[in-house]
Amino acid sequence: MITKLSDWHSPSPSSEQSDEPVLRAITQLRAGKAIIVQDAEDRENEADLVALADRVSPDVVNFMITHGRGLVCAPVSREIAERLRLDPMVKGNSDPHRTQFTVSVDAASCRTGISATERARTLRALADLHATAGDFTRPGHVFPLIAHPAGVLGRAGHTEAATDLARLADAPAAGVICEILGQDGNPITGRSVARFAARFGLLRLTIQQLIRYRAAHDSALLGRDLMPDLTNANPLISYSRYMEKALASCI
Ligand SMILES: O=C(CO)[C@H](O)[C@H](O)COP(=O)(O)O
Repeated sequence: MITKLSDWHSPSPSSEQSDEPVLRAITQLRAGKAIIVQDAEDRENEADLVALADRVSPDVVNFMITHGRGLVCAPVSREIAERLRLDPMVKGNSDPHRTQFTVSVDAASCRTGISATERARTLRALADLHATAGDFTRPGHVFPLIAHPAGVLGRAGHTEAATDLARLADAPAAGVICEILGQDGNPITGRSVARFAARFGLLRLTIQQLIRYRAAHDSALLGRDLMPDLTNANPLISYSRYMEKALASCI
């Protein structure tokens, strides 16, 4: 049975060109750098800074809070959330996109948990595969988000983009994200995102590119007709058809 996304990304000549943005993103993330990930214009239309939690440095967290200026969150897989007993923040989630916020946490060794250094420590602890629930205090200053088990093929959000990219980088399925807000306090869009990326030398990736990458490589492994409907901003409906076929082919 396939358990890791990295098992799925054998090279496929037809998708070589479209693979490039994702492969370059993985290289940057593996080096401990942040990249920019944009969702669809008809979704949140947000640009988030994204990094891997297991190697995030205080400098990267400081960059996020200084120049990103959004909320520093930690997308994690359901497995991590269950092991660390990261319970939902609220009982009835009424967020417009059902972003799966859990109760906030700090690493137990933190003094207050707010500094960039202590937030980086908490983020790394979330990615530590030996960590247990007792290694965290609640509430804290880092906000874990639980990813859809099917990643961006199940939900086209930044949460899933971060955990998919972590898996593709062969890292624990835990990321760090922070929305980019402009001088006026609003999320930046369009050309402002390109300017921000150029100013700081950051790579840009869209969730659509990641969906294409995953769909191409999943299809290469499981059969040619498994592509989700990329015209659909939320690929969940086509993904359920995809999963039916994928599961049938595993039996
Ligand atoms: O709610 C959020 C956490 O600050 C952000 O909008 C962030 O982009 C993650 O949400 P999603 O996975 O829905 O894109």
